[in-house]
Order: sequence, then C-alpha cells, then structure tokens
Amino acid sequence: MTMSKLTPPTVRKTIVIKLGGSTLSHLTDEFFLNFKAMQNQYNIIITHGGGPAINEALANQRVHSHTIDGVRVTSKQAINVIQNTLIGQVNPSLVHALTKAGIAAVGLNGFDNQLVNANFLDEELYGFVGEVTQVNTAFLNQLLAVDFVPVIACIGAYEGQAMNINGDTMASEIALAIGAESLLLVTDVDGIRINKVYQQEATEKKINEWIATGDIYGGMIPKVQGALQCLQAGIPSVHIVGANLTGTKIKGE
Ligand SMILES: Nc1ncnc2c1ncn2[C@@H]1O[C@H](COP(=O)(O)OP(=O)(O)O)[C@@H](O)[C@H]1O
Ligand SMILES: CC(=O)N[C@@H](CCC(=O)OP(=O)(O)O)C(=O)O
Repeated sequence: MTMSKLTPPTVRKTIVIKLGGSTLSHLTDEFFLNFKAMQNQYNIIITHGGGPAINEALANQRVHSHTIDGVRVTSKQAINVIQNTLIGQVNPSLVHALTKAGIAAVGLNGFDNQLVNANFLDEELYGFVGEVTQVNTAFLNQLLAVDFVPVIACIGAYEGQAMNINGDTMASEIALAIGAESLLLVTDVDGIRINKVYQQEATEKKINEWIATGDIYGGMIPKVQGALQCLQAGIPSVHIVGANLTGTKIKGE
C-alpha cells in the first residue's frame, strides 16, 4: 500500500472586524465585495455594536441612560432593553444581510457556549457594564475551521446575567484572545479626524494628546483605547476605518 502524502492544513490568519451600530443600516455592495475578497486569505470574525438601535429602544421604553467617555452607564432596566435589542434585533438583521450576500454567518453572543464571560467593570459607576474575563477561543477556532463567520453581539455573560460591553472593547478583547493578525474598527467616519482632517496614521502619544485636548471624545474613546491595547499586545495591524475600509492606521510610536 502506498502512503499518500498528507497536506498540512493551511494556517490562515484571523481578522476581527467590528461593525459600529452607526454603520449597520448602510453596508454597501462594495463592503460585501471587499469582505469576500478578504475571506480568500483570512478567517474573519465579526463583532458589532448597536448604539443607535439601543438609543431608540431605550427612548421608546422611557429608560434613561448616559455615557461616560463613550461607555454607557447601564441600569438593570437598561440592560434588559440592550440585551433584547442587540441579541433580538441587531444581530439577526446583520446575520441576514451577510447570509443574503452569500457569507456563512452565524449569530452569537457571550452566552453561547460560554463565548464571552464577563465581570462587573465597576458596578457602582457603570452598573451592568462588563469587563471581559474569558473568551472561548477554542469554540471560535472550531467555527473558523469549517469556514463559518462568527457574528458576535457585544453582550457578555456573568453567571446567567447579561452584561453590556462596549462594542469596541468587545472587538479588542476578542482580537487579543484569538491572537488576531488584524483589527478593523469600522465606523461612520473615515478614521480619526483632527481639525477637520482625517489622519492616515496616529501614534499613541498623539492619541493621548488628542484625548486630553478633547479632539477625540465620546464613542471614539473606546475605539482608540481598544486599538492601543491591541497594538501594545502585539497585534500587527490595527485600523479605525469607514465603510470603504480606509481610515487611520494606529501606530505604536
Ligand atoms: N477625533 C475624532 N474623529 C472622528 N470621530 C470622532 C472623533 N472624536 C469623536 N468622534 C465621534 O465618534 C463617532 C464614532 O463613534 P460611535 O458613534 O460610537 O460609532 P460606532 O457606532 O461606529 O461605534 C463619530 O461619529 C464622531 O462623532
Ligand atoms: C457599555 C457600552 O457602552 N455598551 C454599548 C454597546 C453598543 C455599542 O458599543 O455600540 P456601537 O458600537 O454602535 O457604539 C452601548 O450600550 O451603547
């Protein structure tokens, strides 16, 4: 009997793409084409937020909330609305858009097979906001190995309790846990804009200055914080981009 040579499995690198809630309602055909082109080379994990949908749902139900530096202070009432909105509405409509474009998307959140466990970030200050404690990377790798695209809503699990995790923080934590090659934070602006000019590159030093001067504020703060954390942990490529996938490259020095 002749032994056939075993072909080693191709080790494909992984990209984590975070889609901001602000982008979800207008993903273009160009975006899906770019996505498919990337799929030829990389495993792709999608994470998403849903800020605008959450704001609308909270307003409809007259639940007040506010943010501190882009992180939503989340009461018990708010977390119920947020859980229902992200897992019940935003996630399935994104999965639908992706599957319609021929992408094998599988909708997930922190509860699924203990995908993302979380603890309270600071219960007194933020309420039900989660800090990621563990990501089930083995499960993600199993899905990627059979060419599924995990689409993860930014809800973590703490002993059966849903925890609100900022979408950018969730994306960064997943990128770190899986050892991603690249993190792409896709938002409604083409990167970091300073004095009306979009920056092609931004260093840690500049970013810290821009936060201090107020040129970076609100929802851009968790993005740059997550981006810097990934860069410091050795993820080679970290970008904040618009839906056309061009924007700001985050650099260490
Ligand atoms: N320096 C900055 N450059 C660009 N956008 C900024 C900056 N500082 C704050 N922002 C705000 O951050 C927003 C993107 O964050 P966010 O609304 O949370 O989006 P997403 O839903 O994609 O996470 C921009 O629309 C803009 O209003
Ligand atoms: C703790 C926290 O800030 N959670 C976010 C989760 C959604 C999110 O991050 O949505 P975007 O990606 O659209 O900003 C929130 O409640 O708005």
